[in-house]
Amino acid sequence: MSRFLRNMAGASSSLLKSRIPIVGARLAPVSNHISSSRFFSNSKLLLADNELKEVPQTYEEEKVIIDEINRELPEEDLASSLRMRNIGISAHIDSGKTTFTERVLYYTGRIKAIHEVRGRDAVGAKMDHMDLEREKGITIQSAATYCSWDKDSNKYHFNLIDTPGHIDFTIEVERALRVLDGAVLVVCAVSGVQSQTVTVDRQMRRYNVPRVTFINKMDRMGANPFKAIEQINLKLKTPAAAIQVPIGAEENLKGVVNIIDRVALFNEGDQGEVIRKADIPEDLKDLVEEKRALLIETLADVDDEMADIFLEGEEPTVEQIKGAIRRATIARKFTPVLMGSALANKGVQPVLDAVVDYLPQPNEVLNTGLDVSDGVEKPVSLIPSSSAPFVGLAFKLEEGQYGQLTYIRVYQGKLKKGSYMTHLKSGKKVKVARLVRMHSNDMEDVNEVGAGEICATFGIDCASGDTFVSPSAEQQIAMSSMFVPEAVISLSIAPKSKENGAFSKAMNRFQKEDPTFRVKFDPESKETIISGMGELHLEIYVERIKREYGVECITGKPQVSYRESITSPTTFDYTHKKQSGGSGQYGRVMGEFSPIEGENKFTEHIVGGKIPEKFLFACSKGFDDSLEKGPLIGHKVLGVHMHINDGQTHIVDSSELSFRTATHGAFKQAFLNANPVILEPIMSVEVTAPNEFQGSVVGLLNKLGGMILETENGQDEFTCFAECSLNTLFGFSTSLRACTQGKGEFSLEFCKYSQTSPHLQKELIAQYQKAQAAKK
Ligand SMILES: Nc1nc2c(ncn2[C@@H]2O[C@H](COP(=O)(O)OP(=O)(O)OP(=O)(O)O)[C@@H](O)[C@H]2O)c(=O)[nH]1
Repeated sequence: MSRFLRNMAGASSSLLKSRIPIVGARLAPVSNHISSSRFFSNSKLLLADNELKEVPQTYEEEKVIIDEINRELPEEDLASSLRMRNIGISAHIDSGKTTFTERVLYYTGRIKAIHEVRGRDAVGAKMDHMDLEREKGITIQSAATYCSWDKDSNKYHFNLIDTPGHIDFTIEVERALRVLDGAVLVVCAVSGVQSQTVTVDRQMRRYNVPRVTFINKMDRMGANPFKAIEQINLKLKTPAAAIQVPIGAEENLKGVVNIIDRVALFNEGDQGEVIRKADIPEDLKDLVEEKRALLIETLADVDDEMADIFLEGEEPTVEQIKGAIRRATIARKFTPVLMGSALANKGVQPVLDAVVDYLPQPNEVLNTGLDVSDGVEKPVSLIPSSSAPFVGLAFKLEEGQYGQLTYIRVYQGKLKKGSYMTHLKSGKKVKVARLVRMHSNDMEDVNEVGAGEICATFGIDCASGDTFVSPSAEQQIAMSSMFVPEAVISLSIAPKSKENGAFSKAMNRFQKEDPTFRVKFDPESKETIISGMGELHLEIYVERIKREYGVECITGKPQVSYRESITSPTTFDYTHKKQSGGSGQYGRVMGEFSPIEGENKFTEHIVGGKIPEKFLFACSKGFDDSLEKGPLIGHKVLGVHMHINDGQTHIVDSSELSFRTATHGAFKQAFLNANPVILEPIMSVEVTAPNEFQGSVVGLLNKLGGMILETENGQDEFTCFAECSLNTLFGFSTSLRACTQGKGEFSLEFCKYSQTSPHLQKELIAQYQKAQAAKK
């Protein structure tokens, strides 16, 4: 075990408080990004020149650091960054992301023909390469694709991630957002901002992802882009303004007018691949001027330079408008809105231009990692330079025909074919035998990839979210916290009927993908137990086993993972003695036992060698054993400090085992004397529903004994933030659906452990004792 991991091993779960979003009233996704923002914000940030800075709270503070980093970047890094964009495409289900992406691949020359989602040609869209995706016409796994786009005689390289829209698969969205620098938010022109648009938007905010918006399906009856923009302003609370107006409507949609430079763009040719530039059609001139004025006004609100021009009453130039859009978009204060129809091949190419013009290059985004070189996690800024030591994040694993394919985002340095990298978690050195750029499920071999790029490798054993670093790097930088929160819920699971290994294959894969999902075999009950961060989190895996591996499962009742703790200090003096017949055992330990906040700790201070060093090590093992199964109900222990300060050995009978057992006995004795309590997981609950259901939602949360912390009222919807015991949340999705006519959504996240009621404690102890007695 590496030194770092050894140090981490004793870390407690409450220290590990993390944001594990379990979004939605349908099935639960879960992020494996233990630290779910782009920044690790627990302390100061170490810059490359060893300067310590406060972790930025605003974009302005971020920008100061970004500028400092860029001032030091070599020319060649600046030049390659200039031509690179890592972008995702996110939206509510069925908004047309896949259809849109298919056009992007076609126009960038990546594919030779367009195949429709659920198309008659039975080929399916390129990005939906899993059979299930093609069959159902939905995207369930993201795939990364590399493509190039020519603009103003320059070639730009995009790494494009097609992210799923279904809430069931939000883990993919979360993962994609962590590695992306910007995104295209696709919104339906008829439905406008929908519930999942709001969810996706929230995720993008969390990961500080700037976005341009594309209003799709402008060919449909009832399409109204300006209403959708109003909703973006109101519901997503992001200032948004159109930078285009449509030419024609419904089946007569012909293209768009770019209102910044006042040019009409007509999509012509069989697949809309020819763009004919023309003057603005007469009947659109007034609308263009009206929307252009609105754009400038909106920009003046979010950009100082534009505000000055606006207040002076001057007419901004095209460059000034574009400059303001770029600054405000990257600062996440604004989203420019484009429009068209992916299916009708209208207005897609201008979105690619907008990606180049308004979404950030890799060096315009601040990314931080954690320096774990000395076992303590310290946030550091990453340098998007190919000459810096390599740091990469494995953000996605895929089972391919050539084995496990691992997608890596290179944050620092470069990755070369044939070179070695160190898997930070295990300390193992691995060879990069093959390096590819992915094109959906096809691939292109490359010799090296530089900072800011996304690539994939084969045959590397790792889990999703793992970091790789250069073997020669002095600084060990982790891209995600090594702390993995403890599971709060578990259930037994077994295949319904005989199957040929798919079940364990699925279990192995899910564990690798998601460190908060755990599988163990209980030898006592002979059952497989899965555990995770909530009822819905586990439900999704049960569903995925069925969908992706064709194995139907039977599951037991979900069990909450309690913790056992103490509330007052005590002392102990315990002797373990077995001296009748054969070789004897003798060990005596004395010391103090006290409560400690959020962790478990073992210390010793022995004077005069009363307990030799090797036996003290056995004592610490005995302590670790005791933590696994508390004396009250057999659940894990949390919040105990055991200090051994005295003891006794026997010249012949003392052994490591005797001291391990003595410590275990002392632990049990002291624990029961220290006013023990049972702790239960408390979840942060966020419920969003239309305003008319506010009364019933608040009523429901009160009934569950939840503590309502805050309620935010929007135009149509309200959001309620509460803390609830996980115990009361079983079946919450059903109750919420019932009291909001299915219109409520919620997210759950582990918050803390807190004492159960004395009544429940009594009940749990009685149940445990009864079960123990039955076993005898
Ligand atoms: N009329 C019209 N239909 C569209 C347009 N774009 C996509 N569609 C249709 O909308 C449906 C959903 O499109 P997809 O591209 O699968 O949407 P998605 O957002 O990728 O869907 P998920 O991956 O399942 O979330 C398909 O039937 C498309 O043909 C458009 O511009 N106009």
